[in-house]
Amino acid sequence: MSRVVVIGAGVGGLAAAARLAALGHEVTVYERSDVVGGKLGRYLRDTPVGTFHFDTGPSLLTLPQVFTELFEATGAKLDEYLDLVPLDPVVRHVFPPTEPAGTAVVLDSCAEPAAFATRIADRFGGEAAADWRRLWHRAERVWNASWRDILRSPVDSPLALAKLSWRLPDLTAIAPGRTLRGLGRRHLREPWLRTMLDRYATYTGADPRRAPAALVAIPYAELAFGAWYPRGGLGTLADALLSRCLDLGVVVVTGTTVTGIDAAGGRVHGVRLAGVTAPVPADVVVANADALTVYRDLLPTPGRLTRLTDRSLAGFVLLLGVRGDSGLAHHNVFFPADYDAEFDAVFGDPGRGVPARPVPDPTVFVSVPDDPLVRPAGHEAWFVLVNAPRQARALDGVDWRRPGLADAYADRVLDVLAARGVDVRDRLVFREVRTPADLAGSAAAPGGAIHGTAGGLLRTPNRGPVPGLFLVGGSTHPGGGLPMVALSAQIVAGRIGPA
Ligand SMILES: Cc1cc2nc3c(=O)[nH]c(=O)nc-3n(C[C@H](O)[C@H](O)[C@H](O)COP(=O)(O)OP(=O)(O)OC[C@H]3O[C@@H](n4cnc5c(N)ncnc54)[C@H](O)[C@@H]3O)c2cc1C
Repeated sequence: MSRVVVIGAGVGGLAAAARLAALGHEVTVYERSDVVGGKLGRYLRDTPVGTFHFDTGPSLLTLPQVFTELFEATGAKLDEYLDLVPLDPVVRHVFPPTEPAGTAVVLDSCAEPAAFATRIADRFGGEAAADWRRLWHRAERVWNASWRDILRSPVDSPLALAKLSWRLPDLTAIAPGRTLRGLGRRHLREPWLRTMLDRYATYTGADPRRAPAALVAIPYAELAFGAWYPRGGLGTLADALLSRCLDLGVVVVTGTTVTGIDAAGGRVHGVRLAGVTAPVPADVVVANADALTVYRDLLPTPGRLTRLTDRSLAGFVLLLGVRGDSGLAHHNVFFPADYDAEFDAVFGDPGRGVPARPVPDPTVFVSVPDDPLVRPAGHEAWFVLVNAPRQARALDGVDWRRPGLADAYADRVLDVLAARGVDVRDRLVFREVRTPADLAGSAAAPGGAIHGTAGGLLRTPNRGPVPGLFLVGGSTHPGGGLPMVALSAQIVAGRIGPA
């Protein structure tokens, strides 16, 4: 039996801890916050009309089979812990009218490929649907190759990536060197379908003009396997993982920060904790902290940092208690007329001296769970998210702590929503604002970046730079988002093996 220390109780840390305990290891998790879950956070607000419950991070659960397998690998059944409800529509896309006096164009995606193609045909015509079907077949090939060779396997170096058993048709579909934007331009004639495809780059925190075409696997995964909502909110997944860990004998210590990893003599010996003199011995350390934190602060290994500079975008969040019934879908995306302006603002162009800035006319994502467990009768609990620059004082970010900025931008987002036909300003019971600076504090996410590094094919390896050290979580291979993070835990547990 090895003594394993896990640094951080995000989804990746808890999933790795549960798997390793099931493999017979003695596992202790140290979490700096007082609660587990990391970015999968929750917020409760008591009001005279009742209690509102919010997820402050994820609102869309995809690839539930990854979690089914995770629970099975630890000797349990997922449905004993989570009550998953499939969603239709998966996402309601609302595009602005093409003429000033026109009406918005609405397209509901769903997890039935034929039905979705019919919806596209009804909205944009038969040619657009045929284009989508062709892209879909290509996306399926990319997904199959990624699932077979990348998402569940260690990919530690460019050489490992090059050695994958990709066949020529896989490579043709993956189109190395092409961007997601380029793929959309090539396959889709309908401008709004291109915009819809572009948005999937943001699932990895990236700009579609720079993100690899292989990300076309993301809409495939979302629409082939569906989007799911756990009754009671996404936060119940953190509860489920914690219960599983505790049932398996994992010791979970909250409110305790790891300040360093002991790696004298070229292998891991343990960790150091804030306020504790004696180091904690360990044979294996699994770091769920952001890879940047691990390499820069916990080891530190400055030579490795250059690969970690391509940072993911961040999010500006409003949690709204709303009176009445808005008639919105569970997930709604209200697009602006100029999507590129959003990425120009979020990332800026620091090399040319152009700073990142809050997006003046952002895409607005609104999640309104139709779930009596999360809202008082006659009310709704809205989660509103817009893409935002990271917290930074340099040109590549915004200092969200600047007095008045967060409130002024929250007003702006509500005005934008009103201009797009959803005016909620006179129905608010309250509003709570969460900036990238807040996420940086609550989940120790550098700059409040949602996924650590932005999504290329080669991310930070799960194997650390010293023997005995492994990395899990959204900033590592295979990437960000709940199922990918759970897969990183599967890869790490596979590498460590049974006790
Ligand atoms: C606004 C927002 C919306 C999102 N939407 C979705 C979505 O719809 N669907 C989806 O699948 N994903 C979504 N995501 C992404 C998803 O939340 C993340 O990919 C996932 O939760 C990250 O898990 P992780 O394992 O990387 O750990 P994290 O959540 O990053 O947790 C890391 C943990 O480590 C702890 N820690 C860090 N340093 C130390 C230390 N030195 N000592 C002790 N503990 C430490 C932190 O406190 C934290 O709890 C969203 C994220 C955000 C923020």
